Amino acid sequence: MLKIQLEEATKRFQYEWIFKNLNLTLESGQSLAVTGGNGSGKSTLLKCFCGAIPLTSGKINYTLENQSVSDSDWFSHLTIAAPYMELPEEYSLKELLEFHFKFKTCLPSLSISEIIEILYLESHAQKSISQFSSGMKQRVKLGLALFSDVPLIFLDEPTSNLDKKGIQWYQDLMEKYLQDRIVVVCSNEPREYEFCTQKISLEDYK
Ligand SMILES: Nc1ncnc2c1ncn2[C@@H]1O[C@H](COP(=O)(O)OP(=O)(O)OP(=O)(O)O)[C@@H](O)[C@H]1O
Repeated sequence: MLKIQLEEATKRFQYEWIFKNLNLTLESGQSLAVTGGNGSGKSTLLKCFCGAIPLTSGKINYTLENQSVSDSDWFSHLTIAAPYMELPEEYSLKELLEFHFKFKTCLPSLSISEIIEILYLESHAQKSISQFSSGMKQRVKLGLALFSDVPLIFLDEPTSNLDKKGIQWYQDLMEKYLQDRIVVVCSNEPREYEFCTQKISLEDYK
């Protein structure tokens, strides 16, 4: 069981308050939608959540099976799919998946070839990522995040670059693979976060 607690979490860049005094608790099986207009701080909160940048004040506590997890270890328990994260373009899809799953354990029920099939990329397994369309890259990012056996998943604008069929694919995937994990979705599109059990708007924390 994973638990995340934000206590009076506050972030400021120079003179700009991004969010102030944010308190919330998330436990395994729960999911959070973070909404807010462009530039309201969704991606910033996500980066704080995963320890990539520090809070200005307040605290984020991670506990796994009632044991506190240190900031430097958060990374091994989470995955992120976000538009600003690059994929290694020189790898083929198969090489990328093999590389990724050397660092993160794959969900026990899945093999690399099954993942390629779920991504609808069977005929592109040997093609280099640099030759993938933006929608294909987005499916790969979501696959890397969802099919890793981690208790915490962060998704920033998860259906960006996906067409109608891709959006339906994302929604089906979330239904099937969320399992007992915590998922945080930064988005302004209800279709991306309809399944979430909690929702906050960053405009309420200025
Ligand atoms: N490293 C940084 N230094 C200074 N300001 C920053 C930095 N990163 C982000 N900001 C500012 O923080 C604010 C929030 O940006 P952020 O990217 O978190 O918003 P967002 O809600 O994710 O936006 P969008 O919906 O457009 O993706 C913006 O005003 C941005 O310019």
